[in-house]
Amino acid sequence: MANSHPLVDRGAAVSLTGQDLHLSFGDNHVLRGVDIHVEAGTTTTVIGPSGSGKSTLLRVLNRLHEPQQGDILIDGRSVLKDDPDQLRRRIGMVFQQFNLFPHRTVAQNVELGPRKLLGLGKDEARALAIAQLESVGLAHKADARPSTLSGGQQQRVAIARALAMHPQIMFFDEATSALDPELVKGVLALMTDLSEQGMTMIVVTHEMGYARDVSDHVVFMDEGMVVETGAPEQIFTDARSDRLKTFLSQIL
Ligand SMILES: Nc1ncnc2c1ncn2[C@@H]1O[C@H](COP(=O)(O)OP(=O)(O)OP(=O)(O)O)[C@@H](O)[C@H]1O
Repeated sequence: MANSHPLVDRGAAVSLTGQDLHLSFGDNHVLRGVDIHVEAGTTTTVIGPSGSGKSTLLRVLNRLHEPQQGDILIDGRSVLKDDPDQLRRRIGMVFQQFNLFPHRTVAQNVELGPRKLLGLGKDEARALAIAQLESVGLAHKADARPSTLSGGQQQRVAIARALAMHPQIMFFDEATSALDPELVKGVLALMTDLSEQGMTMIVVTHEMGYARDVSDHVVFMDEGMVVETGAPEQIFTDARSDRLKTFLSQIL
């Protein structure tokens, strides 16, 4: 993708660590002691069967759900005592559903966070939105309504919106799952650009090509636990556990 504006504009990259994370919904023990460590400026993909706890892990790591046990650290410092909003501002999230406001323009969707949460003035926020839209190749759609864009374009706007908050870390939760196959490529290319520009990222995905080719590290989850973790080559060509072998044989 030809970008005239960098995607990532931030200070030094940070690392993110989850230690022994537990979460139950009633008697459903969804996370059963998850450990994850993402080195600064690297991309970790999380793969695993449906219901294994992948989305819940992201939601615990940004404290949309408070972990019932364990710790979350950024650059080795626990953030559990901080205001959760402070943590959430450091983490940009992109979901399967783009969740753009339909009655606002594309640029207004991107401006909203910087205006409300970062206190930027109208002109400053507009300039930031245009620059960020340029970085995802969509500045020409600034004044369009989201509904006039393709799903892939809407997802790229959602990414621009997250990046406009200058996050230190990005989470992607099945960001391409709702897209028609021909639109997946553009969004994955953008995510690849972000990885290459040194964003710290966790990507929950069923796109095994992306996991294999782009990520630095792969985490395989099953039944709320990390069953196996390693470099993509190891996970995809030298799986150790039967559970990972079975999972891969079903999807590859
Ligand atoms: N808010 C919630 N309240 C109650 N149970 C929940 C909640 N969120 C998730 N769960 C349960 O937690 C378990 C794990 O769900 P989660 O969405 O994290 O799995 P997943 O691995 O992301 O699955 P998928 O690949 O299908 O998205 C499921 O049993 C789910 O029903």
